[in-house]
Order: sequence, then structure tokens, then C-alpha cells
Amino acid sequence: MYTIQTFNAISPKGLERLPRDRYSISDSAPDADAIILRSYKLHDYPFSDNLLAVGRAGSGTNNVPVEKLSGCGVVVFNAPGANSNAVKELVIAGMLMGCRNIGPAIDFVNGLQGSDEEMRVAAETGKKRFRGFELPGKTLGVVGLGAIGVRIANTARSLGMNVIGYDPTITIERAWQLNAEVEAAANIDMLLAQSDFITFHVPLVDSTRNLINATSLAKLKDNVVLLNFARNGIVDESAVLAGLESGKVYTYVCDFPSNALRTNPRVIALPHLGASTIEAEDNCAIMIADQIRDYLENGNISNSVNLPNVKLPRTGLARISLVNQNNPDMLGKISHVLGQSGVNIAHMLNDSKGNMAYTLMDVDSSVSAETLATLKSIPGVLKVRLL
Ligand SMILES: NC(=O)c1ccc[n+]([C@@H]2O[C@H](COP(=O)([O-])OP(=O)(O)OC[C@H]3O[C@@H](n4cnc5c(N)ncnc54)[C@H](O)[C@@H]3O)[C@@H](O)[C@H]2O)c1
Ligand SMILES: O=C(O)CC[C@@H](O)C(=O)O
Repeated sequence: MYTIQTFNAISPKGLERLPRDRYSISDSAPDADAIILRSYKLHDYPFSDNLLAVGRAGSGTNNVPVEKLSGCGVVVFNAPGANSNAVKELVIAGMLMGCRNIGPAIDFVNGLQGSDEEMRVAAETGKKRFRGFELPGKTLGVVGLGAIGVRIANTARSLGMNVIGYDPTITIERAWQLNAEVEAAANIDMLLAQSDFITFHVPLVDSTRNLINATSLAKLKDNVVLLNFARNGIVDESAVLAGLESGKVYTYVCDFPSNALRTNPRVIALPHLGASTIEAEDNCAIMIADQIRDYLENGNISNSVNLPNVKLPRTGLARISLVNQNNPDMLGKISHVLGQSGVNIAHMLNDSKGNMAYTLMDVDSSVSAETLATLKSIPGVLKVRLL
């Protein structure tokens, strides 16, 4: 029986993929084999030695202490692309809200008083304050051309916009998906200087923290609609508020509310709604549940942020799953232990990612607890399981 600890509301459609005769699922299981979560901050969580996997039912993993978990041999999964359409749709809505002044216009209408006729007259008189501009012919700058950025770039093209993208580490898969009319910016300054709308779709890491700050804002054209549906740390709020004052920023649309932003009528702040659709919640939970199950039961790894993809069809009598540090001669030491114990390796896959490595072996004979303990005692071996 495997135990799963959940944080946040995880779609039942995903949890159903973990059959109850083999999985116990609870929001309080300190010794769980795996954790499934959304935005819950795990940094201070007291992980048990039993933990094998953490599944982020979403894209960003900045709420998970990936490095610390790697040090304990815990595999961290995410669900790349599973919520990308949901975010794309909200960003397109945000662009339209931003350039058509929809937030202030709704506030204006909600503040109207009097009879229907008085309201109609006041609306017709007041509406000139909310005149906006249209998308076709305007330039959208997309920073980060991953699962979300590519979808937004392609949709903006179909809405008649010019699109310029910046992503120095774009994958081949995403480059293939990108509309050929999207222009590649050689550097971010080029994108900042040309865009009427700028949207960010990068992970929050040290190199993207405060990517938009007072210096970068000075490079913008006037009246730019700025959108941040990535993470709040990517945009320096005080610089954006100054940009709204100076006229560099026309509207700031984001998914991360704060007290400083709340009172500014030119800010539209949503409650981290990007991935909050039925479809995205189902997709993320299903993807994560399937990945966790395949790892727990078969040792296969797909879409891990700290270990390589390793998938081996089952053959042999038993399977050994081994997470280790990516040090020289690990494989030599592992096969030596098995050879000494008379265990023949029928099939094996080994791969590495950064300073982590993973080995999956199908063997022709049973493996004793003593052999497993010897494997575990090899310096640099972090987790060993017999499946
Ligand atoms: N608001 C929400 O609810 C919501 C939902 C999903 C994702 N997100 C956030 O959006 C981020 C992006 O999501 P995704 O699914 O597209 O991820 P992704 O991994 O598919 O794409 C991220 C892209 O950013 C690029 N990148 C990294 N550093 C960069 C830099 N300095 N400049 C330019 N590009 C850079 C990468 O090469 C990659 O192509 C996530 O990390 C998450 O923080 C928010
Ligand atoms: O689960 C959510 O609601 C947000 C997910 C989002 O921030 C992500 O990074 O995928």
C-alpha cells in the first residue's frame, strides 16, 4: 500500500488514477511515500525519510525545495503544459481588459446612482474616459517561450498582432510549435523597446527575479500594457507603480495581488487564477497522478525537474530503482555489488541530470535485503528500492 499526502485542492479526476486498494490518500500523512500539491509552500515542511516523490500539479516548482529533496534522492515532478491553455486564455483576456480599460469602466458603472435614465445619461457622458485601443497591428513581446508563452504568441498572431519573443533557452519542441511569423529578439532590451504589450512566462529563479525593474522600465515605449501571470517576484512592483505614474505603463495586469497594487485604478490584479479552470485542474492532477504512480510502482520517471526521464518496459524477475549522486564509477560499484551477490542484470537504463543520476535495472533473480542494504551503503547512493 502506498500513502499519498495531498496539499491544496487536487482534482478528484487525478486522484482517481490511484486505485484505493493500493493507495491511501490523505491531507495528513506525515510518512507518505509521495506528496501531491499545487501552490502550498513546502520549503519548511519536515520531510520524512520515507518520501520518494513530490508531484507539483502545475508548472512552477518555486514552492518546492528541489535542491534539498534532490539531496535526499526524492524525485520532483511537475505537469508541463497541462495548464498552459488556461493561462493563455486569461492572458488574452488580460490584454483586452488592459487596453479597453475594462476594470476602471466596471468600477465607474458600479459607482453610478440614480434612475435608469440618469445612469444611462451618466454612462454615455462618462464613457469617453475609458476609450481604449485595439490589438491588430500592435506588438506583443513574450518573454519566455515555453508551454504558455508559445500558445500566447501564436494566438496573438491570429489576432493580427506582431509578436516578438525572447527565450535564450527555448527547446526544440517549443520552437517547432511557434508560428514562423514570430520574430526572435536577440536580447530582452530589443523586446522591451519595441513592444506595446509585454507578457512574462518564465520560471521564478535567481536570474528572473525583478526582470522588470526601474532600469528595464525606462527602456519601454510609453503606454505599454504589462502582464505578469508568471510569479510576483519577476516584476518589481514599486518600479511598475512608478511606471504607471510616469506613463510608461498604461495598465499592469497580474495574477498576484498586494496592498501596494490594490488601490491603483490602473492595476488589474487577479487572485492567482491562471490555472483555475476545471480543465487545467483535471489535466494537472491526472498528469501528476500518472507520473507518481508509474514511479512508485515501476520506477519509471517522466517530467521530473531534478532527475532524467527514464522508462524501461518490465522484463526480468525483479526491478531495482536506484537514485544516486552523479559521481564517477557509481555504475561500476553498483554492478560490482550485484555481481558479488550473484544477481545478473537483464536490462538496465542509466541517465543523469545535473548532479543527480538514476539507474533502473531488471534482474534475473530475487534480490536479498542484505544486497539492497549493501547497495544503499555505497557512498552517493540516495535511494534504493526493489519493485
Ligand atoms: N498564474 C498561474 O496560475 C500560472 C500557471 C502556470 C504557470 N505559471 C508560471 O509561469 C511559468 C512558465 O510556465 P510554463 O508552463 O510556460 O513553463 P515552461 O517551463 O514551459 O516555460 C518557461 C520558459 O521560460 C524560458 N526562460 C527561462 N529563463 C528565461 C529568461 N531569463 N528569459 C527568457 N526566457 C526564459 C525557458 O527557456 C522556458 O522556455 C511557470 O514557471 C510558473 O511560474 C503561472
Ligand atoms: O495550482 C494553481 O492554481 C497555480 C499553478 C501555477 O502557479 C503553476 O505554476 O502551474
